[in-house]
Amino acid sequence: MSDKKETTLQIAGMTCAACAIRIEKGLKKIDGVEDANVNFALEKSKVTFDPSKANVNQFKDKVQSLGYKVVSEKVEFDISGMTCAACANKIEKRLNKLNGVQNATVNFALESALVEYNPDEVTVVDMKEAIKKLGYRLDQKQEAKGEKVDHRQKEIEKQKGKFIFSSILSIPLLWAMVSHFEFTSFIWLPEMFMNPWVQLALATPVQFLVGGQFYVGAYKALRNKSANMDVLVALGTSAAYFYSIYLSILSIGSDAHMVELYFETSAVLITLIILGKLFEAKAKGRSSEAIKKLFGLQAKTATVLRDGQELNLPIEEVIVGDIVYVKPGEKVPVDGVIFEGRSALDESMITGESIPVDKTVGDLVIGSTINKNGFLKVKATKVGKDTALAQIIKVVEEAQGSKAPIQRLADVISGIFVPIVVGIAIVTFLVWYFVVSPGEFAVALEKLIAVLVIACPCALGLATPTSIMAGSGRAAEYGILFKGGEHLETTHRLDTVILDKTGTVTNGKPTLTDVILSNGFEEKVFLKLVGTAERNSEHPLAEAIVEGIKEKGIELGSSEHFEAIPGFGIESKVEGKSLFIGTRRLMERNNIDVGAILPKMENLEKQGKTAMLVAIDYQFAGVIAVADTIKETSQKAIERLKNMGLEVVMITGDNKQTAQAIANQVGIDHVLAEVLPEGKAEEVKKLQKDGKKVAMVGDGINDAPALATADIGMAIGTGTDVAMEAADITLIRGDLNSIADAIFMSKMTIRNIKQNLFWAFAYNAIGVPIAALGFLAPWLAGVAMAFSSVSVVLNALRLQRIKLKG
Ligand SMILES: Nc1ncnc2c1ncn2[C@@H]1O[C@H](COP(=O)(O)OP(=O)(O)OP(=O)(O)O)[C@@H](O)[C@H]1O
Ligand SMILES: [Cu+]
Ligand SMILES: [Mg+2]
Repeated sequence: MSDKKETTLQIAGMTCAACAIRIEKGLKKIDGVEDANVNFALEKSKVTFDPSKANVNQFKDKVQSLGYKVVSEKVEFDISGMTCAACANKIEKRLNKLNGVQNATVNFALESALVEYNPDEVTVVDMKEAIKKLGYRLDQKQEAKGEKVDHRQKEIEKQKGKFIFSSILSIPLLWAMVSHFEFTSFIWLPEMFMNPWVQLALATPVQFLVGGQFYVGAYKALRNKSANMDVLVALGTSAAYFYSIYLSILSIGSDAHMVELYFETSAVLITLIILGKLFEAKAKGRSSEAIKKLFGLQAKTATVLRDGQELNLPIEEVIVGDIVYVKPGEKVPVDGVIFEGRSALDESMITGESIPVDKTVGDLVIGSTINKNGFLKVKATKVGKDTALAQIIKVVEEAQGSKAPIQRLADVISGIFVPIVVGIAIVTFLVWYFVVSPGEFAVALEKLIAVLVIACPCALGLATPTSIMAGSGRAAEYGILFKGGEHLETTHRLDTVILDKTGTVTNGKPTLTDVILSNGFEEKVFLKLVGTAERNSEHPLAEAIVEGIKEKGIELGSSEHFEAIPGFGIESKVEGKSLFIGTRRLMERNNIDVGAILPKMENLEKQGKTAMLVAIDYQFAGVIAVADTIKETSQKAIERLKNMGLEVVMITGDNKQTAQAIANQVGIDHVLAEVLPEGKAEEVKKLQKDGKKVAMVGDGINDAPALATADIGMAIGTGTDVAMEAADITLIRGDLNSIADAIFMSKMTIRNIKQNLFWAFAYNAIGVPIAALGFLAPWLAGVAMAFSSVSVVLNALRLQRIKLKG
C-alpha cells in the first residue's frame, strides 16, 4: 500500500460553491490524487494524495490554471554556515522535502532563503530544526515576522471600497430614474443627470471597474465549461448597459430627455450585489471567531533559560527541552513538565474546570493555562503545532472546513442550476417579445435581466458551510470538538449511548481502601510484593495500589518478571515468588482456590469498590481493594440523556457487583460488566445490529476499538491520546453533560442547515416565476438576491448564540 499524504491549501478567488466544485474536480484529475475536498466558505482545500506520484506544486499550478490562487505564508531567512553552492543546494532540497513547504529557494550569494509554506502543516521552528541537523543555521529575517495577512479582512476592505465608490456613482442614476415617473415628477432633478452621455459616464466605471470581478469570474467559469453566479450577473448587467448605449446612440439628434435608458438598472444592481458580498464577507469573518478566540489564548512570548541566560523569546522559537520560567499570573507558554516549584493552575480554558489545580514537580502543565500563585520552572515537552491547544485549533479548523453529506446535494444543484436559468431567461425574453408585448424589446429585456438576477444560487452555496462553521465553532467554545462536518450530522440521530465506567462515569483516579490478608501472610511482606509487581503496570488500578502502598511507608523493590493480562490482571515474579493479581477468572485460570474469601469480596464490591485477588506462589494470599469517586455531574447528565429519549448503557471490564453499584448511584439501568477489552467493540456491533445508532464514550486505550466501531465515538479529553485519535468527537471537559450538549448542538445545526436550504430553494423557486411573469423590476431582483444570501448567513450565525449546559 502506498503512503498517503494530506495537505491543506488556502485558496483565494472563489466566488461561489460552483468554483469549489470546479477546483475539486480539477485536483482529483491529477494523477496520484486520491481525494480532494474544497470548502467554499473556509476557502480551503484538503487534498489526499500519493507523494510518490503527485506534489503540492502540481496542485498549485492546477488551481492557478483554473483561475484561482493558492495563498501561502512566506518567510525569509538569513543562513549562516554555507561554504559553497552545494550547501545552498542541500538546504534547498531539504526545505522542499519538508511536509507543508510549497516552495523554497536558497540564494547562496545573499546567504538567504525564501520559503513559501502552509502554516497549518509546518512551522518556522520545524524548518530551523531540519536545517540545524544539516549543520547550518537559519535566522528569520526581522521584517518578515508577524506579517501574517488576514486575507479575509482584506476582502472586507476591498468590497467596502468598491461599494462606496459605486454607490456615489449610482445615486445620481437612481435619482434620475425616480424622478422619471409621473407621480414623482415633482422631485427636483439637476438637468444634466438626464443627459444620456452623463449617465453613460457615471455607469461605465461601475460596470467595469466595480463589476469587473463578475466578468473575470464569468470568464473563468465559462472557460472551464461551467457557469456560476458571476455568469448570471455579468449577462444581466451587460444586457442593460449595452442596450442603453445602443438607445443613447439612436437618440442622437432627438430630444434626449424623452429616451428611457437602463443605465441605473445595471449600476444599482452591481452596487447591491457588492453590498451583499460585503455583508457576506463580514459574516464569514465573524463565524471564524471561535478559532480566533482559541488563537488568542496562546502566549506570545516565553522566558527561556539558555546557556545560563534568561531570554525573552517569541513563542515560535521555544524548542523541546527548553527550561521555561513561568511567573505567578503568567500564561504557561508551552506544554511541559514542572521541573521546579509548585503552584495552582487555572486550566478552565482547556478543561472547563473552574477550580485551580495544584501542581508540583513532575506534573504536566498545558500551554495557555494560567499560573496563579507560584513560580514555576517548566521543561518544554511540546511546542508549536504539537501543543494541546494547537491540536484543538487544528481539529476545530478541520471540522469547520469539512463538508456535511447534506452539502453535496446543494453543490450539485447549484452546479446545474445556472444553465437551466439562462434557458428560462431566454424563454422569458422570447415569450415577452413575441407574445405578451410584441416588438417591445426593452420590456422583454427587463424581464430577462430580472430572471437572470433573481435566479442566482449564491444562498444555496452558503447554506450548509456557514451553519457547519458556526455550529462547530460554538460547540468548540464549550469544549466539544467535532472532527468533521459529517459527525455533526450523524450525532443528532443517536439513540443509544454507551458509557465506559472508569474515567468516564467516574473520575478514573481510584485510591487504595482495603487490604484483607489470608493464609497468614504478613501485611508488610504482602504489600511490598504487590506494590513491586504493580509498579510495572500503567493501569489506573495499579497506580492507585502503588500510590497507596507507598503512602504506608513501604519501600518497593524491583521485579524479575512482569506481564499484563488485559482484562484479567497481571502476572509477575518478585523476590523469587510468583504473583497473580486480578480477577476471579484469573485465579480460576491458574487453579487457585479462593472460595472462602468470596463473601467478603462481594461485600466490598457492593460498595462500588474494585477488589482484586492476590495469589503468591499459587496460594491465595489476600484481597486488595480500591475505590473510585463518581464525577459530581454524572448523575444529572445521565438523567438528561434519558430525558432526551436516549438509552444509556454502562460498559466496563470491572466485575458485575462493582459495576452495578456504580450504575445504581448514577441511575443507569443497563450494565455490561466483565467485558474484555476486545469485547467492547463487539457489544457496540451487537447494538448496531439491532438497528441502534450508537455513541461510545470512553477514555482508555481499551476503549479505542469500540470508539472507532461506534457510529459516533466520543473521547474524554482528559483521557489517553489513543482514545482521542479513534474518536469522532473529543469532549475536552470531562463532564458527561457534554454528551447531551453535543447531541443538542448537532440537532440545532442540522435544523439550521435545513432552514437555510429551504429558504435558499424557496427563494429561487418563488423568485424565478415572479420575475418571468414580469412582476419584478431588475433592481428589486438584485435586492432580493443580496437579501437571500445575507439572511442565510445571519441565520447560521444564530447558532453562535446557543447556550449549552456544560
Ligand atoms: N494492573 C492490574 N492489577 C490488578 N488487577 C488488574 C490490573 N489490570 C486489570 N486488572 C483486573 O482486570 C479487570 C478488568 O480490567 P479492564 O482494564 O478491562 O477494565 P477496568 O479498567 O476495570 O474498567 P473500565 O472498562 O471501566 O475501564 C479489572 O477490574 C481488575 O480486576
Ligand atoms: Cu448571487
Ligand atoms: Mg479502564
